[in-house]
Amino acid sequence: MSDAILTLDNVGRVFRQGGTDFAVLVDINLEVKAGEIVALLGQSGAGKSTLLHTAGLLEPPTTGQVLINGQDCTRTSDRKRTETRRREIGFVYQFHHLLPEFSAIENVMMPNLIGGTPKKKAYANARHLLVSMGLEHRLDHRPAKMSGGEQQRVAIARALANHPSLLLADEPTGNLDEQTAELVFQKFVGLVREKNVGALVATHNLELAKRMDRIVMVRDHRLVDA
Ligand SMILES: Nc1ncnc2c1ncn2[C@@H]1O[C@H](COP(=O)(O)OP(=O)(O)OP(=O)(O)O)[C@@H](O)[C@H]1O
Repeated sequence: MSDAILTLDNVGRVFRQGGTDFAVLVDINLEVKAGEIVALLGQSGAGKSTLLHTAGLLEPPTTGQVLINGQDCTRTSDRKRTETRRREIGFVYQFHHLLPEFSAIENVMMPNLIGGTPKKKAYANARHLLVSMGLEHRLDHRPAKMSGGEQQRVAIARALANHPSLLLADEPTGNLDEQTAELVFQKFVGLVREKNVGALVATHNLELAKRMDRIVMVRDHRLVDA
């Protein structure tokens, strides 16, 4: 059996617009293993976000299968899919989507508290993640009082709060200047390695992509090695 965290098996995604079907993704095959960071490249509109949403069980594939830890998630109930997503998958977006009225540590504790983790344990977990992201001096700051890079580091910590096995990131440094992007990227890689999660990272930044373990690219609707 494969030891992949994420398996995309002949995944296809068709959108219907104005009564016409058009295929965005065709026969996509991909495996991401624990501890592996895979860069996902492709021109704007190529289908990177669609691929991440499909891998993250936010949208069903039109054809093919999405497996998380070897379990087919395409033919299960919505409830089971949501549960798998909540337990196994962390998401990081270009814009952080932090809750503005809560502090950094409260934002990171939130997924644990929602999942029923006792407050003390959630606090310790969130604190560890934020310290790993170099934010020990920002625990009690609200997002508005933090820089863009700090906010994004909080968002990465939050994505890992539930101990997911898979991290899906859509342009995690796309909104940051070069120097800040570098710092955030380094912290991101450090924490992903520490937690041994598999990561799939959509990016337009070829230099960052080259520093990941492997690069795949959406080209003409298909996934090719780069
Ligand atoms: N819900 C939808 N309904 C119809 N078409 C969609 C939908 N979502 C995405 N598309 C189309 O699918 C194609 C791929 O979009 P997607 O956002 O996945 O590309 P992307 O590679 O992430 O682009 P970017 O780098 O600009 O973010 C685009 O042509 C887009 O218009």
